[in-house]
Amino acid sequence: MVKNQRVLLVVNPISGGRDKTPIIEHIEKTLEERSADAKVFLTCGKDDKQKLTGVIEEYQPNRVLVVGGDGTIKLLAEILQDETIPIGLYPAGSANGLAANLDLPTELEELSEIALGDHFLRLDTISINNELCVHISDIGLNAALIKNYHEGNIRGKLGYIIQSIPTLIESDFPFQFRIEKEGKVMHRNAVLLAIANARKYGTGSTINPKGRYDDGLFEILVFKEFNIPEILKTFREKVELSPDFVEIFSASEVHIECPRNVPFQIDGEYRGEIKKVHAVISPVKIKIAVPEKKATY
Ligand SMILES: Nc1ncnc2c1ncn2[C@@H]1O[C@H](COP(=O)(O)OP(=O)(O)OP(=O)(O)O)[C@@H](O)[C@H]1O
Repeated sequence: MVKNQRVLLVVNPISGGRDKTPIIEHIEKTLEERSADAKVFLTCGKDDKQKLTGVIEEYQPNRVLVVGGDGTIKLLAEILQDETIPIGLYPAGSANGLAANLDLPTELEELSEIALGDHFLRLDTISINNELCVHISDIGLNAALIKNYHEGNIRGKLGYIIQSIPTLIESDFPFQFRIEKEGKVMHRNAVLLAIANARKYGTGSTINPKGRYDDGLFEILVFKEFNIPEILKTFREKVELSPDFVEIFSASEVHIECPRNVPFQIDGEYRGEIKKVHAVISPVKIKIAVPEKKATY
């Protein structure tokens, strides 16, 4: 439990299109009541890694609280690189994929109990084309949607909804994938191929029902068709997806190749069009404060 400690708040002011002032004020008040020292770092979207690394070295926090989306959590994983400093989450992004998987509450008091508490999960990370991924990366239709979302003006879930129809119309799917895993090669046509550390997308859609964060593996999900009834099934609590809709493989390393350029995203950040992806479980593990029922240590 955080008391008499140094706590760094890393706040993304633009994520999810929401004003973060009420969250920051709540956290500052909570920390004051616990005689803890608070420092706020606002990301600016440019050189954040370098600036935040400097702040962490100087301030030496005992805990870091993230007020933002998955991109901000990923930024911290890249900086911290290990389990020395636990991370508490205040989901405030547009989709909050990681938070959706950790069953975090929405009420601020309850979030603080968890974020400042003593129940933790050791989170695997995946190195994808030499960049860390904490949640889900994908190649294909969803990455095209993220590209259009970032080019549009509307943040938050509404922004994704508005972009979904033009993305479907414009996208040139299915895409062809060559997948090489443990020396075996498979060829698949798919609307999207995901590399998932998590079970759900931030929308709540469960795409990887057996996925675990801490098993040293990730899943490769090959979505073979744009099937609306199967997509709707992913929003149920207990999901059994047809193998004609999605094929799932666990792996610790995979090489993927596409004959033509395909849109690609990591943790909700669009990374352009690519022809090759190399994903491998990274040695970086991070320590996340979670509800007791989700904790592993
Ligand atoms: N002040 C800022 N102005 C513009 N962009 C910013 C700023 N701070 C951070 N960013 C950018 O925001 C992105 C990270 O966003 P984050 O994941 O926190 O929220 P989100 O995209 O709304 O949420 P989600 O990942 O849940 O969809 C990064 O691309 C980062 O460079």
